[in-house]
Amino acid sequence: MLAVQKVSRTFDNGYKAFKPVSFHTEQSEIVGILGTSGCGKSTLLRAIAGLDLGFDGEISFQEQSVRSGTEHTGVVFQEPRLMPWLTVIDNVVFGLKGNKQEKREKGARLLRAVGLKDTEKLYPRELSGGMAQRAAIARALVTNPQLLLLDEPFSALDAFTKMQLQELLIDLWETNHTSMLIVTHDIDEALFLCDRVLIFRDQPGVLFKDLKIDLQRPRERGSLEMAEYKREILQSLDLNHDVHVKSAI
Ligand SMILES: Nc1ncnc2c1ncn2[C@@H]1O[C@H](COP(=O)(O)OP(=O)(O)OP(=O)(O)O)[C@@H](O)[C@H]1O
Repeated sequence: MLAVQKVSRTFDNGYKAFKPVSFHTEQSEIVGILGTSGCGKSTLLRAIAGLDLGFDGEISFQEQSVRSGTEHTGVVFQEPRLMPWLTVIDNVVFGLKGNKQEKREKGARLLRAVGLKDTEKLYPRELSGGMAQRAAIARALVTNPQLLLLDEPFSALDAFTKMQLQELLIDLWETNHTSMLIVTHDIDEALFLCDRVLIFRDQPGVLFKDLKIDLQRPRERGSLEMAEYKREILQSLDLNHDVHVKSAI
């Protein structure tokens, strides 16, 4: 479905965000891009979203290059990026073409799907951080994207809201099986959500490991199996050293 072939990104100042990377994702897969700060995760996601076309290599979705359009894609950023002068529903349907009534019905349906019933007429300033991010997810889904790209979507939220929104993503996925690519530096989040985790490390970044997460859903947070995967990821990131030091204190 998504094919990333020998993609790298060198900025105008000569800095290379990551070395050539190649991978494919399958239909309906939830794939995590996990790695330490600065290894190029967001830069790669922006390239896949078609927001930064200065990369080398080729990125295509269903054999269409991202250089010639990304109408199949929805994007959720770390901040909700809602327009403060528009109501919640107008934010959600902004950019959607078609008749006003149909747009409103679709917007209302999506708001219900993300748990924001009765918020249509509110303004973004009247929402909590978690509610605003739910609205941002609804907005990203309004065009029925086949691929949802999420760039650290929950990292600004408190731990409980974060877990609720992770569960929301899984609920949405169970309904429509939209493929997702999610950038995160939260290992627990990656293990809760993803079918596969692409582990990046170093600067410039390299794709160090492509790890299949073979766990049934619904997943139990903190299960022994998850702990095993976590250990493997920490080893890949070369962070186990810190864990040993901390547990020795
Ligand atoms: N426009 C730019 N010009 C030059 N360097 C840049 C530019 N954008 C990003 N970088 C650099 O590229 C590297 C990768 O940045 P990127 O934001 O993709 O990393 P990241 O893995 O998403 O990090 P974090 O998890 O901290 O968000 C960083 O060293 C960053 O400073």
